[in-house]
Amino acid sequence: MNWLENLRRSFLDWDAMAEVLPSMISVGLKNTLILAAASTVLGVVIGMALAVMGISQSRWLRLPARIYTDIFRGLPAIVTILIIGQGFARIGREIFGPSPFPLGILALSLIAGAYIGEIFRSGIQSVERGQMEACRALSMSYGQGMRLIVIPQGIRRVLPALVNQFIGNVKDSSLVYFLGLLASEREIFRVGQDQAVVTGNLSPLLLAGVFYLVITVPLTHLVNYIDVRLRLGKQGRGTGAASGLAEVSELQAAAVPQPAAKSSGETKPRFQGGALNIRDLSMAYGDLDVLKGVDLDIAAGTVTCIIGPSGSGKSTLLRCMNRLVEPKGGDILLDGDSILAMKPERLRRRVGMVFQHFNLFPDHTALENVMLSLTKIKKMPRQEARRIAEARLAEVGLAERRDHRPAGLSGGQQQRVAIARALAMDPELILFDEVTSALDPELVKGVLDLMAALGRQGMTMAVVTHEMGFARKVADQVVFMDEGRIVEAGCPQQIFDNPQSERLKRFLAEVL
Ligand SMILES: Nc1ncnc2c1ncn2[C@@H]1O[C@H](COP(=O)(O)OP(=O)(O)OP(=O)(O)O)[C@@H](O)[C@H]1O
Repeated sequence: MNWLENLRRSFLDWDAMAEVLPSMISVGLKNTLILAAASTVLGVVIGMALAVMGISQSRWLRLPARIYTDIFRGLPAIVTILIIGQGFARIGREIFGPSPFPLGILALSLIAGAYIGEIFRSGIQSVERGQMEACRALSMSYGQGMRLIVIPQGIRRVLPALVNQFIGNVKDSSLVYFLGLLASEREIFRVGQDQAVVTGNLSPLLLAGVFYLVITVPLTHLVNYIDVRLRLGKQGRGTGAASGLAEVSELQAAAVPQPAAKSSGETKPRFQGGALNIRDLSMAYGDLDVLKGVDLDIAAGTVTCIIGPSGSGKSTLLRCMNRLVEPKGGDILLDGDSILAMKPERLRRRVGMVFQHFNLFPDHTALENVMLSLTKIKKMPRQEARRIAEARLAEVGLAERRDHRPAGLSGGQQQRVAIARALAMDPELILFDEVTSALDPELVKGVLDLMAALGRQGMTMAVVTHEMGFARKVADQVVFMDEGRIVEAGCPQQIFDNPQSERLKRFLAEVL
């Protein structure tokens, strides 16, 4: 049992540990935390700049970011620390005085920046494209969309990786001792090592190891907790409606005013819809001509359903109407004004859009989703924005669920929040892009009923849809597209009961 005793004396010399404990805390722990925290903060600043450069459109920004990352990620940490700490020692002395501590922080930050830049870049790029599209459709500029939605979402996703980086910095801070720190600047490892030399055993180093674990292990658990919390929010109030039937009753209880059918002319329409005139519109993705001379008139306060086979250009036509894509030729007039002559952000204040995949902002509650563009784009005071958002949510039957995040709502409920979000901006025209295609069948009815109610209230609507029943019942005009052209347009009876072209007949035979 001699070896066991040797082991104990080497690692478990309690006296040696007790002796070094005070300086381990007051000097080592303090300096390790300063080194790790300062280099993480500075690394985040560097990393943020690298990430923005790395996803920029400009090659001249991407290239230096790439070179920086390759160098500082590729070099062993100790090489960077020695090059910076010793290579720049003279300049360092002039700026910071005799201590190598600031240069140590700088070296750790440069290394951390390279990793953090990559973490941020992948985080930002992992945010779905639809999020930026939703921002633009709500008339945010690219910069606003990035700042308000995409970057915060990206950062939340990379939070665990950032904490890992901090843990890495805690460990790498032990390398700074190679720069010959002053006694008062020693970090955990150096304090342990110095004492190990004095006592002649490894117990102080074991204690140093324990200190590292005491910092890093709780952090890992903390970040997991934060991650779950950020993802799900403060829910705990149950999730979305259990069934489509529940959703229908939710809508029946909604505050949406239901005027008599438009044709009866008994009720004054609630919305002042705008008119749209499309003239000889063409659009191409690179060499692929997608729209080939489209002419279409959408009268104010009417519902136009656009139907046609997949790939015929329906969504692209819709996206031209709020310039999410730019036409190649032709023109679109909104109440007589060319939308191509307007600033896209101004146009999108007048034209709302609802997407197939909802594109709600996942880190915001239903209420915040609806409020965001009111406070940020229309610059309304929060109180007023809140009042409007609550009213719109009540109209779509979701007053009770305003504090839920999208993850806690059913697809149908999410889509109704998206409609409330579009309505809140008081648009003259709303574009609906296959908004029920991603929904379970029993949830479709609630959303379609809501759209029909909006149509009856005089909202101008352009609806790309595969729901032929809805088009027949609700549309004032149905447009059949094929291969980038409008093949037939007319009232629902004409299109569904008396199709003229072979292509429309074939299409109807397949879908009805
Ligand atoms: N971002 C894009 N880049 C390149 N090509 C695209 C892009 N978006 C669409 N296309 C192509 O443009 C054509 C028209 O697409 P669009 O989405 O407008 O059709 P659609 O009639 O709405 O079809 P679906 O009902 O399947 O959505 C298709 O051939 C499609 O592959």
